[in-house]
Amino acid sequence: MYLERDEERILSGECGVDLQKAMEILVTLGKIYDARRLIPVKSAQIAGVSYKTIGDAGLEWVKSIDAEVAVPSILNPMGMDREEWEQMGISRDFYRKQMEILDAYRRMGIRLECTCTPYYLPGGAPSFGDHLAWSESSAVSFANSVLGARTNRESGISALAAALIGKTPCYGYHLDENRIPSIAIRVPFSLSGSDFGALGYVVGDVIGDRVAIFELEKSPAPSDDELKALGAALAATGAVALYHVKGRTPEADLFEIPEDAIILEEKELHRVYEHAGIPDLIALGCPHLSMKELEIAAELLRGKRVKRELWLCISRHIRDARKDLVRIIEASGAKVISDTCMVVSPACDRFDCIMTDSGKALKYIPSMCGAKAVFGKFRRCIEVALGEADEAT
Ligand SMILES: C[C@@](O)(CCOP(=O)(O)O)CC(=O)O
Ligand code: SF4
Repeated sequence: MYLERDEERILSGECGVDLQKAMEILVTLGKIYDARRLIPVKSAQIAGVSYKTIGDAGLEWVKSIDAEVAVPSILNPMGMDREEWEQMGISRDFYRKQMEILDAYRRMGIRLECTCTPYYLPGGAPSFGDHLAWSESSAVSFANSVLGARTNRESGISALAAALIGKTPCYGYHLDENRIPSIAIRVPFSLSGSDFGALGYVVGDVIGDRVAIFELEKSPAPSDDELKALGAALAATGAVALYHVKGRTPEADLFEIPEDAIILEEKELHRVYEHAGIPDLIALGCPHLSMKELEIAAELLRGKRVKRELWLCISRHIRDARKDLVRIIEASGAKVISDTCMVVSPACDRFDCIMTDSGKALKYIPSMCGAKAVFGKFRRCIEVALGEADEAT
């Protein structure tokens, strides 16, 4: 792989051991994937923040780094809400360790916004064609597919290396040839809301890491929130980092429809809703809720009281920007939770059955929280929490 003079200097250790290590990681990845050079990135989004997922080894590693990031960088959700951690049932020991991790990232100059929806932050949405090093798989999928930016599915470590150097090896989804769809997914029935999460759940499992183009023959153009749900689930049951939706996503119309095609049957989606049970937690916001989704939740909860535990996961930025909605929601007894989520927080481990409208959370909850997962539409999840629908079938 070709390196410029200043890149060689970093690799030789002239700029310190931490940047050298970061450069070694990027060069090694570049060699594995046949990258010809490094390219500058506009931003980095770094996963591997929750003490629940990185443990003491991860904590020691991030604490040992004495270098500053070269590009705007933010974090993925950590293991707790930094203000409401006690109400979440987080232990003091976990809190201390989690804050040490956060502090280590702060010393590197990383913005301490912990969210998987960085594109909702002011200035956080990349532009078409921007090169990025993002790691949370739903954020990767949204950036590539809906915004037309370019990022591989980075690990927490490679995203941090890219943040420190300000560059990433140019391979994979940074290159035009790898953005061409190789399979068409025809959906000859109408979809709305969490059907998109169910669609991603079913299709991700079948297509693995291929680039798909969806032909939604009977649905109106999906909203950004619906595409967010689709991409998150595709990346969870599969390893999808980029998809296109004919007539809707920015690169879709550049390509011919591939011959290899799957025609989906409605009953395959219905099966996802058959994940049923009686939940002791209803958790929405995987990926973190948008402002619009928060508004809908507030309308459904206004003046009512929840009968079951209901959590709404959202970035701290949106929480702070819409205190009016947060007040309405909290008056119902529901909790608005920031900096974390139902998957990466140990606070979810005490529940036996978690209901969600997210295809991604449906996939992750059993393995990450040791709970049964139940799937339902956003509105139905809230009705179940309110006791207006007795059981989640
Ligand atoms: C499950 C996930 O959304 C969050 C957990 O990742 P981490 O703990 O931030 O490494 C990561 C992913 O799917 O990319
Ligand atoms: S809310 Fe979902 S998408 Fe976001 S970090 Fe948690 S698991 Fe990942």
